[in-house]
Parts: sequence; C-alpha cells; structure tokens
Amino acid sequence: MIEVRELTKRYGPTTAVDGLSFQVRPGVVTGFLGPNGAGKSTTMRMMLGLHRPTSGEALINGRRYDRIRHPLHEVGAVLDADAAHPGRSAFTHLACLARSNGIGKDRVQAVLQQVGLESVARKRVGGFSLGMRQRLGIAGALLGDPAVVLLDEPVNGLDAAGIRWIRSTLRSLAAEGRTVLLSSHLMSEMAVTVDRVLIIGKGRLLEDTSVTEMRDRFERDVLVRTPRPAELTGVLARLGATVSATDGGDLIAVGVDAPAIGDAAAAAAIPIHALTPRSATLEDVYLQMTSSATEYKEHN
Ligand SMILES: Nc1ncnc2c1ncn2[C@@H]1O[C@H](COP(=O)(O)OP(=O)(O)OP(=O)(O)O)[C@@H](O)[C@H]1O
Repeated sequence: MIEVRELTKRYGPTTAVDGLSFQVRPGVVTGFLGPNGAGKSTTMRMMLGLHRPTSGEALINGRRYDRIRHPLHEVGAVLDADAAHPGRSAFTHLACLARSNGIGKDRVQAVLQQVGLESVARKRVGGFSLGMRQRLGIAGALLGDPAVVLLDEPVNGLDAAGIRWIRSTLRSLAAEGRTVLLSSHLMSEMAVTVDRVLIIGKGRLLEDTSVTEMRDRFERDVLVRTPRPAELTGVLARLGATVSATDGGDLIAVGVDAPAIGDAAAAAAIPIHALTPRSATLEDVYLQMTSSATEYKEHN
C-alpha cells in the first residue's frame, strides 16, 4: 500500500507537485498518468526518498522510505532502464545489488528466470536491447520480493512484444497481492494495462478511478444517417437530445440512446439509413481532462 498525503514539492518558483493525496492499493495495477511535466517522476522520487517533499508525506506500507530498514524488501523500483553499468553482466549487476542488500545469490537466479534473462545472464548489459534492459530493471526491483513495485514510464520505447511482456508481468505481480504503480503520459498504453488510474495535471490530482468506471461514465453519442436531417434534428431536440452535424451531413446525438432515436424517427415517419452508438476512447477523455494542464505547460 502506498499513501500520499498532501504532498507538495517546489523547485524555486515551480510547483512540481501541489498538495497531492491518494492511495495505491495492493492486488491491482494502478497507472499514474499525466502529460509531460505533470509531476509524476517527482512524486515517485519522493515516494522513494530521492527527493525531500516541501510539505506532506509519502508512505510505503505506513512508513516513510527513509524509515524503512531493508527498503529492497518492501519496495522495488525501476526509474531508469539504463541504471545498470554497461560493462557488467546481468548476473554481476544483480549479484552486486543483492549483496549490498543482504540478499542471497539464489534470488538472483530466481529473478533472472522470472524475467526470462537466464540465457543471457553472463552477457554484458551494454549489448542488451531496451526490452532486455527493462527486464533487467524489473529483475532488480524484484530481488527483495517487495510488496510494492514502482515503475517510471516502463513501456516508453518498447516494441509490441516488450509491452505485452511488461503488461502480463505487472498483472501477475498484482495477482500475487503486490501494490503495482506505473507511470505513463499515454492513456492508450494504460487503458489495456492497468485496473485503476490516477490522473494528474500541474501537480494536482484530476482523477482517481477505475478504468471501467471511466469508460462507463464517459458520455456516449449516436451517429445517425437520414435523408431528412433537419426534421430529425427537430424531433430529437424535442426528446431532449443535443444534436450536431458532421461534415458529411450525418447527425451526432447526445443524451438519447439508439432505440429512442429509432422509435422517434419511426413515429415521425422519417427514414433512418444508419444508427451507430459510439463511445469515446479513453484517450479522448484523458486528453480532454488534461488539456488545461497541457496548455499551461505549452504557454510557459
Ligand atoms: N530538479 C528539478 N529542478 C527544477 N525543476 C524540476 C526538477 N525536477 C522536475 N522539475 C519540474 O517539475 C515539474 C514536474 O516534473 P516531473 O519530471 O515530475 O514531471 P513528469 O510528469 O514526470 O513528466 P515527464 O512525463 O516529462 O517525465 C516540471 O515542470 C519540471 O520541469
């Protein structure tokens, strides 16, 4: 469990994180979303004791990171896929990390196997692809068998197979009862990977919800094709719908569902050539939600 309470971080005149409060629960994968510069990395760094908050606190399993005696056993993090020395082998990198945290070599073998790097364990990290380096980062994070796993932009730059691997790995870590938090600036990536989303903009919390709830909540519309659009617009407006037209002459109705449109058109003897219920993508919702935060960023 991660608990963030009234967390604020200022860098001179810039407020990177502005009174953030939220909880990240175990057993689900949570996405930490926001446009570039929203404050995701700064928040994660404060969770890991790498930056000191201006005010407020971030707690991992009820304690501040600097009060945790054996941090690697409580929280594993991947902030940068290139954290390993390129001249070292995957095995040596993990063995050094393990030794400095009082962890035995058997765990090194176990995590190498878990992330599928066994066959290249003795190869130099410098020759690894981004996907392999990302796996190595996750292996390091899992060394201490932590209950909390944090990943900063883990799918950035990965190919489809790499993204699929990260996705299934995070799902199994959550299924084992761990708290899994990953950041991204892309909703499209997150929609298929996470169960819950925390969306931030300008360092403030904009949304804390499940992906399903977000999908359900978003306003749906219906695309209607008719040879008598003006008449149908009048009929639908009387039903309480908001109607607009596409460039191609179709109507977009919000506030009534497809059966109600069909029935009303039939009652008024207006032919309908197509009736298509649509729901906006999560990407649309996200962009709408964060647009003011992005504009603010761009105008600065
Ligand atoms: N060390 C620092 N000194 C000064 N300003 C900083 C520092 N670190 C971050 N910032 C500023 O704080 C704000 C939040 O940055 P942060 O890196 O946390 O955002 P982010 O959401 O992780 O963005 P990205 O997706 O681009 O990584 C930005 O305006 C950034 O310029």
